[in-house]
Amino acid sequence: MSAPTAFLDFVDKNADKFIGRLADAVAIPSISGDASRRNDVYKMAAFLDEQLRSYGLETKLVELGDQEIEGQTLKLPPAILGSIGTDPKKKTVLIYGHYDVQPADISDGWDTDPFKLTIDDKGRLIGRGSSDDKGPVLGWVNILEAHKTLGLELPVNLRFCLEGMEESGSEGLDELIESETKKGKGSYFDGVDCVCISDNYWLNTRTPAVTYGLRGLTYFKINIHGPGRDLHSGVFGGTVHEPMTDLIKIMSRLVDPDGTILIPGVREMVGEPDEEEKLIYEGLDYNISDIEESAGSKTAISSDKATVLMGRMRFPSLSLHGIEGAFHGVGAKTVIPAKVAGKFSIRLVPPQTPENVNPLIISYIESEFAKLNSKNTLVLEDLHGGKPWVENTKHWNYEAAIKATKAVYKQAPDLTREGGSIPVTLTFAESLKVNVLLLPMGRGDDGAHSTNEKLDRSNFIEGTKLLGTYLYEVAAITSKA
Ligand SMILES: NCC(=O)N[C@@H](Cc1c[nH]cn1)C(=O)O
Ligand SMILES: [Zn+2]
Ligand SMILES: [Zn+2]
Repeated sequence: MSAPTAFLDFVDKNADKFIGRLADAVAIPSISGDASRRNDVYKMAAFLDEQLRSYGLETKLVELGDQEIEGQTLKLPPAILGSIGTDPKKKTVLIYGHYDVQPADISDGWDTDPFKLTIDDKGRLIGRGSSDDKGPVLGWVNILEAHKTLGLELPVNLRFCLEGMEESGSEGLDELIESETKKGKGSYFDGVDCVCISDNYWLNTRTPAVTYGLRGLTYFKINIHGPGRDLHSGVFGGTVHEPMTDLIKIMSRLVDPDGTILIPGVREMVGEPDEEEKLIYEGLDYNISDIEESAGSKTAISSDKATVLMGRMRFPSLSLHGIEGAFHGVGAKTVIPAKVAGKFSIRLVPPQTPENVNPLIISYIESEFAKLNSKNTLVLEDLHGGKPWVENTKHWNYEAAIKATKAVYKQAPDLTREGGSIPVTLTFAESLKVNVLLLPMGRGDDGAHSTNEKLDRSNFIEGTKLLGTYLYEVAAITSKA
């Protein structure tokens, strides 16, 4: 059974209203990684809570404790737990999403104010969080509004778990899920039959995707300090060990320009694909120009499509993110920074986990630092991490998503593994012991985490239909089973 026509009509007729709600959400700069924006993250939680309640959900905001950030102790943003429907004859679907966003500033190179949703002549809804993850989260809200307004019964019972710290390591959420699950009967997650997460992207700009894997993550900060304060390079250059020189040397020993990870043992943990597995990547609707268009440059690491796809989905990768304390302004300041901190992360794939990879990273960096014979001090910080996840696609949850995609987009989805990380996915799979599905709304060129992030109007509107149709397909498939 596909979604009722009344629901689909409602979505078309209310498209502008839905976009208005997305504009209201984007206008709240809920950046979890910036202490000065924490009130906006709370504000975003209140905004969503109000929306969910107005369309019939019972909600509670669960406090997750405190966090040390930028030398301050701040209250973590709450998890929003929501519930609608308790019909024992229906399946219960748990929806996860996040209401925090990555940092964004016009000075990063945005063409428009990142926190003012701008609609361009191609129908792109441009603004921070439009695709990651406010658009998809509001897709679910749109479905609730449609059903409440039309007096339509939802085809499944729904549970929501929305967090405000996903972009900053999901602090506190694993503990909440694990402690709730341990309560057993009567716990918030009791009776959940499957999980659906809409928080990733199609591979390209034309083929919808259904996603069964995510890479994990381990994120490190390499602190090096020496001089008691910043120094004049004319006075101290050639006389002291310079922290920046040490740091650049260490960072250059982590990864080669062709992407080869240089930390012994890390890449070796992952086996090679056989010919059959390679065919999966060959078969995906993707070509090198897709990556070049979404990256905005002709800098793909290989001209072989399967190699590039496996680089994103199947193998670990190490990225250098930045250096705190380095001189980065205009002009030619002749400074020797006293204290610098380099940041890098590794995207992990099975069987890698932060627990088995971190000791390799720590001992390698310590031994490389020792080789420098520097009198500076090295302090390694493990900022956060999450395990990779791969799901079984031979399940009614995936069958429903594939059928819904065909019904809405009139084409079969690519079955993909995602290169990014949503650490809580594996926690849901392991704690709840149910099938977890990723059903993306946005396209591969949305520019999540980047400048000019956008969600195409058609992806928001057809994506709302997709998520709603998926719920109807879950009900239809499982009623036959
Ligand atoms: N849409 C999921 C996503 O963007 N996840 C982030 C998670 C993260 C971890 N540390 C900072 N952000 C990702 O980068 O994959
Ligand atoms: Zn996200
Ligand atoms: Zn993100």
